Amino acid sequence: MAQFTKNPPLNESDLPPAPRTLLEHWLADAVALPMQEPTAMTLATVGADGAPSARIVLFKGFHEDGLTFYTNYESHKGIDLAANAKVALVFWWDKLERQVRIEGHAQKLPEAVSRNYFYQRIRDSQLGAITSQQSRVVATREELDARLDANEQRYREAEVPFPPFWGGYNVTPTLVEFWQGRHGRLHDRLQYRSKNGSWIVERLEP
Ligand SMILES: Cc1cc2nc3c(=O)[nH]c(=O)nc-3n(C[C@H](O)[C@H](O)[C@H](O)COP(=O)(O)O)c2cc1C
Ligand SMILES: Cc1ncc(COP(=O)(O)O)c(CN)c1O
Repeated sequence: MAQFTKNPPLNESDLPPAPRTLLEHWLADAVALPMQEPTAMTLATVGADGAPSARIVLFKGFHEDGLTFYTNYESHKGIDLAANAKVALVFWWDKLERQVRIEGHAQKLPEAVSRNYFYQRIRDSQLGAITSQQSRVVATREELDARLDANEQRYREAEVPFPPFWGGYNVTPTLVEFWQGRHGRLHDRLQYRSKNGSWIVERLEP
């Protein structure tokens, strides 16, 4: 396995007072590279039974210092979040040798914000959102395609209706760890931990 060598050391003195500023810099660095999905993040949720599950979602910007993503509220993750708002997020940018780990809690975005985002998506993705009962078992692909055809016909001349079961979540972080690869696996790890409304920075052993 290759050693991580790309970055200069990550020092406490380089850190802004709040993690959002550094995360914005790191996201901008990732977006500037030719990567397929630089805003992809793994989202881990915990179900009512205590079982964790994880999947990738796309980061869609900040809302009041929280990280937003959009999904189906009746999906596996949506059902988990209704029972337990605690989540973890992970970004990994291979070409930057950087990882960001976040812990916090997810809240639904205001409906007006979700509606606004819904109508920024391409029409086919709007139709996809109203067609998919995300995470449910479907007997065949044909059944799903038939439902899409029916929706295409139905709304041929009309705006796709905003689905009440679809929208965004905002993840308010309580912990944000910035990780940069270093030689010999002695990586830099600096975490911001929220305490009484301010951020404490701590270095973790690699
Ligand atoms: C690169 C990538 C980006 C994705 N972005 C999203 C997203 O933003 N929202 C979403 O609901 N699913 C997204 N998915 C699909 C999810 O990973 C997942 O399959 C889906 O949300 C169902 O998850 P669940 O059954 O755990 O609720 C994405 C998948 C990939 C590979
Ligand atoms: C099912 C699903 N929902 C939502 C998204 C979010 O991205 P976008 O709004 O850009 O489609 C994705 C991205 N792949 C997705 O797969």
